[in-house]
Amino acid sequence: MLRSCTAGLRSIWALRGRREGAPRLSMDLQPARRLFSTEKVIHKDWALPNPSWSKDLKLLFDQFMKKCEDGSWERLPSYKRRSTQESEDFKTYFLGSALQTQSLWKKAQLFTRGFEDGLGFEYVIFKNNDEKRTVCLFQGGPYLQGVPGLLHGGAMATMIDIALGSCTGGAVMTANLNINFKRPVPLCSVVVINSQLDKLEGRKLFLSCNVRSVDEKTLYSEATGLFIKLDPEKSST
Ligand SMILES: CCCCCCCCCCCC(=O)SCCNC(=O)CCNC(=O)[C@H](O)C(C)(C)COP(=O)(O)OP(=O)(O)OC[C@H]1O[C@@H](n2cnc3c(N)ncnc32)[C@H](O)[C@@H]1OP(=O)(O)O
Repeated sequence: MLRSCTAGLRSIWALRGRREGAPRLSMDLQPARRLFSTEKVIHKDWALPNPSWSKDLKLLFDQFMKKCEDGSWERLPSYKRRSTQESEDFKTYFLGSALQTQSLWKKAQLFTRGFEDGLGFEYVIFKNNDEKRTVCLFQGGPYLQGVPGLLHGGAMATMIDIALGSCTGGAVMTANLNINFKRPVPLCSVVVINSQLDKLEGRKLFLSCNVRSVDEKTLYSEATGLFIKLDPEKSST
């Protein structure tokens, strides 16, 4: 697993080296090329294997892809930005927020997808709609370190929030997140987050999850969350 992280670092260094050594483009060509590469990155689905994925992560990914074949499970794609419709849903609620400024809106992206391959959050989520549950496969890279050699608790909390959120649908916000950290997670290891929708009460969605090692022997964390469906009649800002 550590080898995958090191390989990720090596490829980033290689890219940096290439960038520094590459001939400069003429002034006219630079903006066009920048726009093209940005568009490609924005529309890229990040919930797919890349060379930084460890053997464990690839193996689990393949197992879940097999489960998708009969339609009972689906792999959720993951983009740096939400779709236009999703963004509109949230915009309605957050009237007057700083994001209404066009330039900021264009720059905004999901922070878990802001790292180079292998350095930050590598994850994929599979959803079983009938059972109202999801499984998130997560490998936390070297930039997510807290205590030396271990994954930062905040990084774990972020993934738990996203995993629980993946059991919901539409425009929702996290109102409460409760986490019991039971064992530290080794950096660059793979964990499995099993989440489920426990109860729906009006606009309130009650969810829970556990975080385990790939062999299921270690229980790293347990968490519950309360998500609230946004009321379009209300504006929070
Ligand atoms: C790859 C795909 C996946 C992708 C999935 C991606 C998921 C990304 C997840 C990221 C999520 C975030 O980071 S969200 C960012 C962090 N969260 C926030 O910033 C939320 C800030 N809080 C708020 O904006 C607000 O408080 C809301 C929206 C949560 C609720 O406000 P509201 O709409 O006015 O609702 P309100 O009337 O207050 O409450 C409705 C009901 O909920 C209850 N309620 C509200 N808050 C709480 C609370 N903390 N604890 C208990 N109960 C609460 C109320 O008592 C009430 O119950 P009753 O009287 O009806 O019984």
